[in-house]
Amino acid sequence: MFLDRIGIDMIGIVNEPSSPRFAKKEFNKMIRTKVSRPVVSVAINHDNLDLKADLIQVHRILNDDELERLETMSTSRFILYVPVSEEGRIYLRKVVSHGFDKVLFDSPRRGLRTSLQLAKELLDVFPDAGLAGGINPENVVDFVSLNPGWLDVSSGVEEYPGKKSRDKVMKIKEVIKGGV
Ligand SMILES: O=C(O)c1ccccc1NCC(=O)[C@H](O)[C@H](O)COP(=O)(O)O
Repeated sequence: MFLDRIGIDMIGIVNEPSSPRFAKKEFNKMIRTKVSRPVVSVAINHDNLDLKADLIQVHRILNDDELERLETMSTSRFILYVPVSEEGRIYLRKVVSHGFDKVLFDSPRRGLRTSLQLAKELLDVFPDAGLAGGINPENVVDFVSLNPGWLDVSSGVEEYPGKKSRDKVMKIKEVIKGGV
């Protein structure tokens, strides 16, 4: 499959019904048979998460009770969204204190580009975190320069919401592999 051939590390599938990128959990199961990379179920509400996915990305700030509830599960399977903001700086300390080791630094609001300066400051605290938030072929070099653990790209490689562009994905890959 194309995604395997271009060397992606993970494939995120948005299982949040309100999203223009929404895919049912059954789609996750089908994709898992087609790609060798981990499949990440992405959602805001816990009930929409596919707990059978390889990794689970909870895309909102969680309260203490929710963090404690997830902590009783396998924390290593969760990717926790941390907004690149002052609130996120404080929340990150909570996430780390609960033993989560996979974090995604992302824009505080969908559609808004992540502040690179603030992202750098958060990466100084948690260097292995993923980085996201408005990444596209034109600006990906700026995000790569922060040397995050990984990049999460979605709307910036689309022809329209929900339709990924193979060409844009390839452009991103060329930049990341140093083909700029
Ligand atoms: O994409 C959505 O519509 C969405 C809806 C609900 C929760 C998460 C959602 N997307 C998450 C992502 O696409 C990525 O994890 C990340 O935010 C990168 O997004 P983008 O800024 O569009 O590249």
